[in-house]
Amino acid sequence: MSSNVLATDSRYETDRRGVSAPYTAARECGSATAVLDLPAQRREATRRMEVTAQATPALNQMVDQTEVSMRVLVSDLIQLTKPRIVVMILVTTVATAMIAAGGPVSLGTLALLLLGTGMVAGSAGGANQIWERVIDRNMPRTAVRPLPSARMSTGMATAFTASMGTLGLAILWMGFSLTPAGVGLATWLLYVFLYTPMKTRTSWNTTVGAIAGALPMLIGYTALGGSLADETGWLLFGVLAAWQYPHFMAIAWLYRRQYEQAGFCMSTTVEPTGISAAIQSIVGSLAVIVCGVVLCCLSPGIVPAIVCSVAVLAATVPMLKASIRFARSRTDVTARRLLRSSLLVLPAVLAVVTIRVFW
Ligand code: HEM
Ligand SMILES: CC(C)=CCC/C(C)=C/CC/C(C)=C/COP(=O)(O)OP(=O)(O)O
Repeated sequence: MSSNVLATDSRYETDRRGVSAPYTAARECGSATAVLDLPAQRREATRRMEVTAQATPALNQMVDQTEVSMRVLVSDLIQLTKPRIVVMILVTTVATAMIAAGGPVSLGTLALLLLGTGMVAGSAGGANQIWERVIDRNMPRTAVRPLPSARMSTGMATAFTASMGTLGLAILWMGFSLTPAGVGLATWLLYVFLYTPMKTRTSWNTTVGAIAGALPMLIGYTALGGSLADETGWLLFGVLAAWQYPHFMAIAWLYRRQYEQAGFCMSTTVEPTGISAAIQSIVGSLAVIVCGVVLCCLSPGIVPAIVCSVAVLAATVPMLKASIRFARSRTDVTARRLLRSSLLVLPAVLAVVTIRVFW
């Protein structure tokens, strides 16, 4: 009997992985082993084992449900930040920081910069989702988000977004200077209070979105010693502002019906043939090449400038070609190819212009 109790107890301990109620029961049973030959105590021990055995499935279920809810909450909080956009913003931040520093940046400095920028960018994504929590129910693409699907309360999203944004700005200010924090705040305000309400009013929203999307280039740049008066910083801004046209026109085509049904005003809803979207993609791709080549030519040395310019061309031509193909035949297939190529082109061009600084 005694050995049975011990065997049962150790199974509970292992199974529950330290969860309090069954673990306490196990310890209680375990501590009673020295006097188990007394009949009353034996009956009591048996009764406790039966109660514990009956309670275990229910407790297991409760613990499992708590674990699942925690996992859903964490995943929802991540989703609220628009993580894929944040990751790409952080890729651009690494490049702009190294360009401003003129060489490698210490891991500690880079980590702090990425933390601050990522938190402000994530907070902007969260504020945009709070604003659009009702209209987002109208699009299958966004209806599954935590707020429109009512998995998260607006209060919780607001508290998370506000604290993350404030902390991110404080990191940029205290860890670096007022300029990157000011650019971060300006980007946040532009994205949330101008771009977001413009989405249902005019297709010019994309231009405002492109400015908001490109401004983070100046966060990394000014944090590591660059000035807002430098042409390099504004050319980097130009690369990202221009890149967003092919990037977003592909998306605007792919989701044109959803945008229209939900009441959003995009290039492809006001001009449904897609010709305007395609022209904007081609012009945007050409502008990426121009900004990239000028960046290559700013640093001294003719040979590195030529090699770098050719590399920028090689990196960007696939997106230009994809834009031209989309212009010739405006289908979901060509739009998807354009979107995919845009996601590869941005890191590639930034890698080239960053390497040029080290050369
Ligand atoms: C006018 C500005 C922009 C607009 C309107 C825009 C819009 C969007 C939309 C609607 C999506 C979701 C597509 C989907 O659900 O399949 C998306 C995806 C994405 N965007 Fe943008 N975006 C813009 C700028 C940016 C910027 C500045 C970055 C980062 C530097 C960025 C990076 C990304 C990434 C990495 C994805 C994920 C693509 C994927 O899931 O395959 N976007 N964008
Ligand atoms: C540091 C800092 C503040 C960075 C923020 C940069 C930023 C918010 C870039 C996003 C650019 C953008 C316009 C995305 C599309 O949003 P959308 O609302 O059109 O996308 P949705 O339809 O998926 O909601």
